Amino acid sequence: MADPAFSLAPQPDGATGVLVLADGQVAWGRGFGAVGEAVGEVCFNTAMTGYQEVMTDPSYASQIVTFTFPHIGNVGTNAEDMESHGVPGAVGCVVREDVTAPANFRAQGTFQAWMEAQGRIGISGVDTRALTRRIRVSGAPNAVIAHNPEGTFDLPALLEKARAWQGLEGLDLAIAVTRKDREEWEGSLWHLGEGYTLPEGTAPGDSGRPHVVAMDFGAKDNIFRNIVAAGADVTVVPAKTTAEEILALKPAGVFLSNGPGDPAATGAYAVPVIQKLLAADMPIFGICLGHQMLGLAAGARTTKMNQGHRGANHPVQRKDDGVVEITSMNHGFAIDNTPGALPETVIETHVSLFDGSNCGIAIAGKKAFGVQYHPEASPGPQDSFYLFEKFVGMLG
Ligand SMILES: NC(=O)CC[C@H](N)C(=O)O
Repeated sequence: MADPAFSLAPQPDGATGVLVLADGQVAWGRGFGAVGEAVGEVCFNTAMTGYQEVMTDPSYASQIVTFTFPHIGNVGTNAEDMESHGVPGAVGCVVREDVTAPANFRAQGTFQAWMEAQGRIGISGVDTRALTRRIRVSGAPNAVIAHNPEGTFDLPALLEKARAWQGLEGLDLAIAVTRKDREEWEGSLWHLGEGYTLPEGTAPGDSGRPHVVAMDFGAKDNIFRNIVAAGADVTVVPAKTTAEEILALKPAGVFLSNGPGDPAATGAYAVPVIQKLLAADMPIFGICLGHQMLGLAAGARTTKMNQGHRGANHPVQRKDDGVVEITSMNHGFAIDNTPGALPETVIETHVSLFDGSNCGIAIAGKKAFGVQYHPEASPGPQDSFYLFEKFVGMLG
């Protein structure tokens, strides 16, 4: 789309950062964080808080996040608001305003220094509304984000790199972000002033707590904390664990995590495992990528969305009672729910109020269900924590 606010403008004085889209459009700004260049798909996120969690959500691997909220970085960073450790998440971010000095009692450092330490590239001073409009109209573009304090950029080379990248479709990224080894999960929800605490009166390993095996496709830590808080013990296993290995751990139920990339590509190895777990009548709960792959295992298809859903205020409607949940989301693929596309055994339980896309399923005759959103972010009477309690309640 030819948008005058985001076009082919020449490099302005002082520009040390640039975003080069595969269609040749360029956005100039001021670089911060790591120096260098990275390729990915540009998406936008509408959350007003939680930039550190967004940047460390492994589901953003190979993506460049445009924050629509203009003031990003102004509460700094800290050691606790990490959704993952040492695995790739978003490769970079694009923000409107220059990042100011942190003003928050929890801040342990600046967003700029944190981005540099994490090897992620930022650009400020970009017209993020124009970029968001571009994505809404024409879909999420592939691009290169580059930062050079000297201000010199080889634009043709950057453009070539953006064009040469294969894109997210068909890409299995779970394999790059999954844990390499099995891990007994410890720790529960974080509370201000208390850190990570366990549910009152219980502790992992207590007899009587059901055992959940969680397949890690690039999980956000908070999801495991929620399962523990709901009353289960969690063993996290790598993405390529077999059904036999999982069943040998004698789980009461299996959790399928969120993760980056195309569910169809990841599903090439995970779907047969999920099918065996379904056949074994295992209770299963999937979130985001896990939800999508549960759908694939039951015979549904997934498709790439035009702009995806990313933010902390996405309305999702429960089909059984019409209640609307305000959810936290990050996905660019969805289970195809166009008329006739869902197999009879896949019951749609939740839909997006934005675009009617699928946001939740249950598998007929099985204790298996999935949602397309991160349920930790809906406080109040419609608190989506109920889904974790529902899952743990199914475990014998
Ligand atoms: N949050 C997620 O698990 C994302 C799932 C998948 N990679 C998507 O983009 O749709």
